[in-house]
Formats: sequence, C-alpha cells, structure tokens
Amino acid sequence: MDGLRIENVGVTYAGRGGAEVTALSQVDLGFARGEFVVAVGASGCGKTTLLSCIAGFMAPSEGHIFVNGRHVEGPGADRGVVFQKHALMPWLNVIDNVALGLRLRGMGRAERHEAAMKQVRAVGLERYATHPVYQLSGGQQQRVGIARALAANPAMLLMDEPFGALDSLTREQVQELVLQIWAREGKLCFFITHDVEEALFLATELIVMTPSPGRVSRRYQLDFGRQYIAGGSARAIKSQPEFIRLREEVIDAIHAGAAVH
Ligand SMILES: Nc1ncnc2c1ncn2[C@@H]1O[C@H](COP(=O)(O)OP(=O)(O)OP(=O)(O)O)[C@@H](O)[C@H]1O
Repeated sequence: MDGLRIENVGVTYAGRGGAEVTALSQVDLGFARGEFVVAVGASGCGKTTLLSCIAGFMAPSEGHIFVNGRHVEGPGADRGVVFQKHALMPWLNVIDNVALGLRLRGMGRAERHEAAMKQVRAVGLERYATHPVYQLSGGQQQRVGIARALAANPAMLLMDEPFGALDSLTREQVQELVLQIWAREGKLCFFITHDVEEALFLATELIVMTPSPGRVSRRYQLDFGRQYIAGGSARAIKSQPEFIRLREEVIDAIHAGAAVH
C-alpha cells in the first residue's frame, strides 16, 4: 500500500528502577501518499516516540510500520528528518551541510553539489550557499535543515517541532515555505508541534494524542493548508470562524486528555 501504515504500534520503555513506561499503545493509522500529517498533544503523549519509530531510529515493542509498502526496519533514504535542533555542522557552508548525507552515501562531488543546490534554491537560500551556517539566522538554519532532509529526495519528510525555537514572524514564513514545498513535491509529511494554530494551518490530517499511555484520541481531515496553496492569505485563513472554532476544540481535547491522567 502507498503511504504510511502504522499497525497497532505500542512502545514500552524500561523506566528507572525497573518501572515500565507505556509511551504508545495500540496506535493504528493509515495515511495516503501526499498527506500532511500533524500530531499534537500534551508533553509526554508519545509524539516523538512515534516519529522515532517511523524514522526507524527505534523499533516498536509491538506492531509494525510500513512506508509505501516497505516494512520500516531502520533509518533509510526514503525518510528525511528535520529536528528542532537542526544538528548542522557549523563550520561547513550551507551547500556542504545540505550535501552531507549524500556524501556519506558515497555520491560523487559534482552530482551531490547539483542535488544539494537544487534544494538550497527550493528553500530560498541560494545567496547563502557558500556561507558557513554559523553566519545564518535561526530561521535560515532551519531552512538548511529542511533542504538537507530533502536532498536525498525522500518519499517522506519527518519533522519534530522544527519551528519551536523561532520567533513568530519567522515561524509563519517557514510554515508557508514548508506548505509550498509539500504541495510542489507531493511528499508525505509527518510533523509534530505544540502549536495548535500551526497544526491546523499545515495539516490535511491532524491527530490529537493523549498521554499515559500515548494514544490517538481524535483525527481531523482539514484543508486550510490547501486553501493557502490555492492563493489564500495565511492571516485570513487563520482568522476564519471555522479555524478559530477548531482551534478551541483541539485545545480543549488536548487539555481534557492531559487532565485525565
Ligand atoms: N528513552 C526513554 N526512556 C524511558 N522513557 C522514555 C524515553 N523516551 C521517552 N520516554 C517517556 O515516554 C513518554 C513519551 O515520550 P515522548 O518524548 O515520545 O513524548 P512527546 O509527546 O514527544 O513529548 P514532548 O512533547 O514533551 O516532546 C514520556 O512519558 C517519556 O517520559
């Protein structure tokens, strides 16, 4: 099956003093290729654990994950990951950072520079291609992280709270950039955020998770991001009565889940 299939996934960590922590329980979800999936939920509800399983950084204790029909058994070039702490190499320039993964995979210099430059252009940083990344602003560095995740042309883009450290104006700009890249490249995105407004704006599929054990309590199909891609203004979309109503509903759902446990 195309897309992302999460089959009855459970994750149990061995906690301190032998106590076990059930970070995820019976998570069963399917998403078609090209969806923009966003996970929200209170701290500790298992969002990062789920992303780590999809990325192949860890194996679930129960269940299975498939990306475009392939069983996830470890990290792979079909999944690009963007972190909040972008883990760039500060002494390398923008293009060498973007090309790093391709270099580690043995791609030749000319070919990897061409592939990297394409992504540097896609995130609007061509003017900075030969600048060391420590000279860039936080928002620009996060764009380098996105370009690096895109460089190997993955089928999926996984993003863990990528804009959490950015000021609100920069954050809105990179939200719009990510939507444009998503719409242009047709990639399946899996995005984690604490910001409900960001979640509603980006998601075509929104999942609300609740903790102890981490589960999916609600799922919404949304089209605000598609309205933006169709030419709508981001501020106007976020001011729509339906957007505001959903924002309050999702915030309530997050608080209700957190309060129970
Ligand atoms: N390596 C680990 N060992 C033990 N427990 C862990 C480990 N990683 C996470 N946990 C626990 O698993 C649960 C889910 O953690 P996770 O980081 O996936 O949640 P989250 O929703 O991403 O949280 P946040 O929003 O704060 O980043 C939490 O109770 C956490 O304390």
